Amino acid sequence: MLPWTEKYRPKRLVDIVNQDKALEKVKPWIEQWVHGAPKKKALILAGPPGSGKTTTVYALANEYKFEVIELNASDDRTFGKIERYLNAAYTMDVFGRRRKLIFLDEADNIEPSGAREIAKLITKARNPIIMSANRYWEVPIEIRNKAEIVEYKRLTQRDILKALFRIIKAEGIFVPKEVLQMIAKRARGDLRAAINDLQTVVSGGVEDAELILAYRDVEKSIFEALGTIFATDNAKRAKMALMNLDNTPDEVLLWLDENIPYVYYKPEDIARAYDALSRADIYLGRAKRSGSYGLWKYAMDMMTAGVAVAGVKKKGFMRFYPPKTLRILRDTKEERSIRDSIVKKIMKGMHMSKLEAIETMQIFKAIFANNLDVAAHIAVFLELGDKELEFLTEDKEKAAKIKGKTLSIHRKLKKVKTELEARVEEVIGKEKEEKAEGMDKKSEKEEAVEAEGKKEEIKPKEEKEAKEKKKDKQATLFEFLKK
Ligand SMILES: Nc1ncnc2c1ncn2[C@@H]1O[C@H](COP(=O)(O)OP(=O)(O)OP(=O)(O)O)[C@@H](O)[C@H]1O
Repeated sequence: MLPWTEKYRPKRLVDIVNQDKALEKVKPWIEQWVHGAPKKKALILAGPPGSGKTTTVYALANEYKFEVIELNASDDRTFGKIERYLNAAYTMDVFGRRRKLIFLDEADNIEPSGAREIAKLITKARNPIIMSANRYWEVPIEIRNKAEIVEYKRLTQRDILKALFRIIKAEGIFVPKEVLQMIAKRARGDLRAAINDLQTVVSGGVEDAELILAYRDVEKSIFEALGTIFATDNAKRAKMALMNLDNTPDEVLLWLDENIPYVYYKPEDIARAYDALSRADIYLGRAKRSGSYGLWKYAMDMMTAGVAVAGVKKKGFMRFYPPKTLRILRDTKEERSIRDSIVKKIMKGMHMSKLEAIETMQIFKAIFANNLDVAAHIAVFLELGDKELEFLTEDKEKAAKIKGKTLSIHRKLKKVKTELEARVEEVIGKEKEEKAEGMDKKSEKEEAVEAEGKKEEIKPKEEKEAKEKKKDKQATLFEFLKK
């Protein structure tokens, strides 16, 4: 399966969304190259990721019949290559028609030491050089002075929605508008990210879109790292994949372990990849036991470079799966609905976000497999049904045992509840009685007062004094008794 970012990359400039101002600068510049050379021989396309810079270069080349030589600025060998291609530009290519267009990606990563040399090459250039950069102000000044800067704007959510609609229409599939909106919102102007999200959601099941996207949020960096490791045959690039990754080496190992069989297809390649992984595992174990975390480096090398060069990989779009311990995306439809209902119960009962609830559910799975008593209490608290118990235990017998325990908890709870209710009723009854008695006493007194003909209110102050006196009297009595 071809990645949709490639399949739907516009081939013509008119299909590039909402970058008209940029294109107004780019087109006359390339037209000048057709007849000679413009004053500034290089362009810097500057703007956020996934806004159409690379797409512009290829669409230009397609329309104006240039052959693109794409080079990465962060590669140390780039300078030599530019020089070679610029020299080669004096001649036409083998077909005698197409001229070369040099495309230098990540120009904001050019080493300052090489900047002056590249600036000199631009001055001598006999064919177009286009650079792209996310932060053009980080392109060395010597190069910026020789180039025209073309700004690309961040795409809006509407632009992204439009592009996503185009893709689902072309694929002939249905994706609810809310899901497309969710993807467009998350992308923050990056159409590449949006298209990749769309392809993942479609291949994972649109009904699970929210969950899949939540996973992608958390595991974004690990997905990227896997993408790099499994896409390259270059050991150095593979090693770089784990830089700035939050996951521990043990976690990365689990992810690789899960995904190797989806990436390699020849048995001997799979065996080689697992061999590299098991060596990494040995190093990790030693590092843990001996506390010498210097060994991590070897483990990382084995699991990145070792796995990356293990053999021939499948081509095209790769979908990665979470390791079994985290896996929830591959269940059947019925399991998915049970899982969702558990997640909802956890969210409601424990006031958690969806992601927290998913993680908690994984912890519950471990509890349900090992501690049936605690499991039963959780089951009662969350009001879990039979199917949900079976899902969490993955074992019918255990689920039945937990169910038995929940029944006895329910009986106890019922008993406590009945006792409590009886107690509450008793207290209420007593209160009522006392109130009624108080009323009776009061009316007797009133009658007596009336009878004596001196109906007079007892003032609170006098009442207090009377009480004090009574108290005094009692004290005297106790003292007397003590003696
Ligand atoms: N303005 C746009 N119009 C149509 N498609 C676009 C546009 N911007 C991005 N895309 C789509 O998104 C994907 C990535 O775009 P592109 O490679 O041009 O990004 P970029 O700006 O070069 O990003 P980066 O700075 O990360 O290299 C392409 O597949 C393309 O189909």
